[in-house]
Amino acid sequence: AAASQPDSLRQKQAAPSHYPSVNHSIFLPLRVYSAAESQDTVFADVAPLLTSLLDGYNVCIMAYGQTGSGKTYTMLGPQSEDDVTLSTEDEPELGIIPRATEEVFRLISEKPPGSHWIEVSVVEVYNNEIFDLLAKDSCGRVFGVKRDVVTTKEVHSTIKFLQLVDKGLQLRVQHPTLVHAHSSRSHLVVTLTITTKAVSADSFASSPAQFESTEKLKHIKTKLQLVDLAGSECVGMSGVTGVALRETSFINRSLSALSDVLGAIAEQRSHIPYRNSKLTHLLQDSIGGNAKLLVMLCISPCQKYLAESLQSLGFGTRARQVQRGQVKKRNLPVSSKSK
Ligand SMILES: Nc1ncnc2c1ncn2[C@@H]1O[C@H](COP(=O)(O)OP(=O)(O)OP(=O)(O)O)[C@@H](O)[C@H]1O
Repeated sequence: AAASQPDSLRQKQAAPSHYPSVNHSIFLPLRVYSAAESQDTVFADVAPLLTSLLDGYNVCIMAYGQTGSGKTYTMLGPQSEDDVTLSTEDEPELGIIPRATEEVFRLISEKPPGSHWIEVSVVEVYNNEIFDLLAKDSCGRVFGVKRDVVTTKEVHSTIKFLQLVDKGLQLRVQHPTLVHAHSSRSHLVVTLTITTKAVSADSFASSPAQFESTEKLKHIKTKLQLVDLAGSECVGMSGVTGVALRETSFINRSLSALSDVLGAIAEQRSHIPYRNSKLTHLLQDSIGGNAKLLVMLCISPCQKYLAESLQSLGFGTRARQVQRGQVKKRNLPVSSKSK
């Protein structure tokens, strides 16, 4: 219905230099992008956040908005029903997910060789169930793993990453319960886990032989979660029935659970209801605790979608109210080269 809205607005919930760490954001300035602004411009503002990953923070970047407002375009790039392939040939149009991965590889290339590695998982949350898109074959069959056990694959290049995500996206589109050709009926969550390895300082006083036996390796894992949320919908407006109505109900419930979690963190409640939905449970590490969250709100400028736009802005307002004392960063191990 609301597909193809070239005039839609993308609103980022923070200024580039002051990302709203879940733990210490207070009314940070907004940045508003028109649809005419390039993916380059958007990503230039997003990129500085990624350095936090190597500083020991978990990071989450999510796109929120009504159906057809540009979430998938913002996170992945242009997609058509027939071709979901992410190609580096479409580089100017590529969205945040491929660009962020490339940037993480670039940051890691500046570190001592072998000191960092990246594993990827690609899942969709559909009707409050987690579908592991890397654990299925090309026909979409599951290889006997439980849905809650997520496959992770080590990747060494952006190209390999894009191949994996493409594979996942094709399964997402072919999922038999996805009834809307142009609409994502599931939340897509791409997780990059970055492991940092370093050798403790006392190892270097030893001879090589002792080094073998006394070497104390410390591994620290940080997570980047990149999320293309399913579209928030007012049922009356979309007029869905049957299976689609059930999907919409699950989508709206999980988005509302996400909003509740942000509200609970904002109010510094002792209990944060992460377990109320699979989506919030999956994102727990990157929206709470030592985490920095960036929300891209995708908003239609059409008057007829005013209710949806206000609803999205309400979500953004809640995300901006999140604050929780001082953010704690993990102490990363000191690398051998810096000693
Ligand atoms: N900034 C933009 N520039 C050019 N085209 C855009 C832009 N934003 C969105 N579009 C186009 O608008 C259409 C709808 O966008 P998209 O599929 O990203 O919406 P969505 O919010 O992910 O929808 P859904 O929730 O239904 O999956 C697509 O054809 C997309 O390529």
